[in-house]
Amino acid sequence: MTSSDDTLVVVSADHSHAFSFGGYSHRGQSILSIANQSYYDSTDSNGHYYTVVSYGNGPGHKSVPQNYTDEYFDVDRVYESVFPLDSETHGGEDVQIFASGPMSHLFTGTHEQTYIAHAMAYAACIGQNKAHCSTRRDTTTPLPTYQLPPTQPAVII
Ligand SMILES: Nc1ncnc2c1ncn2[C@@H]1O[C@H](COP(=O)(O)OP(=O)(O)O)[C@@H](O)[C@H]1O
Ligand SMILES: [Zn+2]
Repeated sequence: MTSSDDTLVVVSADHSHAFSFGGYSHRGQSILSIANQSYYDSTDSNGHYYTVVSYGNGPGHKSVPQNYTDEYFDVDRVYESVFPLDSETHGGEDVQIFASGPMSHLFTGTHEQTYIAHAMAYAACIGQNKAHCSTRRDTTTPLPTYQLPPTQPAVII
């Protein structure tokens, strides 16, 4: 749909959620299932099995400790949360950002969120710092071959 020669595509998120998936489940195990099934140390400190997925808050809170022994792979399952809320809140983790196309090299590493808008403006030649915009890259003409300067004879004084 677009060409990476002339179109910068930036993909990111506005926030995370109070979601986690943990435990030491074996390779290939569904994250919708019970954690640590292949380990002897597979239960929590109550001796109960627990799910890979859990939430910090939200509708899945249980006031009584649960022992999750089922094989329940339904994606609509409401997973357990620490704090009871009608709906789960946003989270505070860093979110990822992916970019391709011109100036996509600006979107690497870890940045404060407002950096993204400035970097996109810079890449799109909007706002300040537009000096780089006047040197348009002609993609049809091959880049010139760099010529080494002729060797100068040594001058001995
Ligand atoms: N305890 C829970 N178990 C399973 N899914 C949950 C639980 N708490 C929240 N979710 C799901 O997490 C998702 C949060 O996404 P959403 O509310 O669309 O986020 P936002 O609109 O803020 O980006 C919803 O699909 C919601 O059903
Ligand atoms: Zn959101």
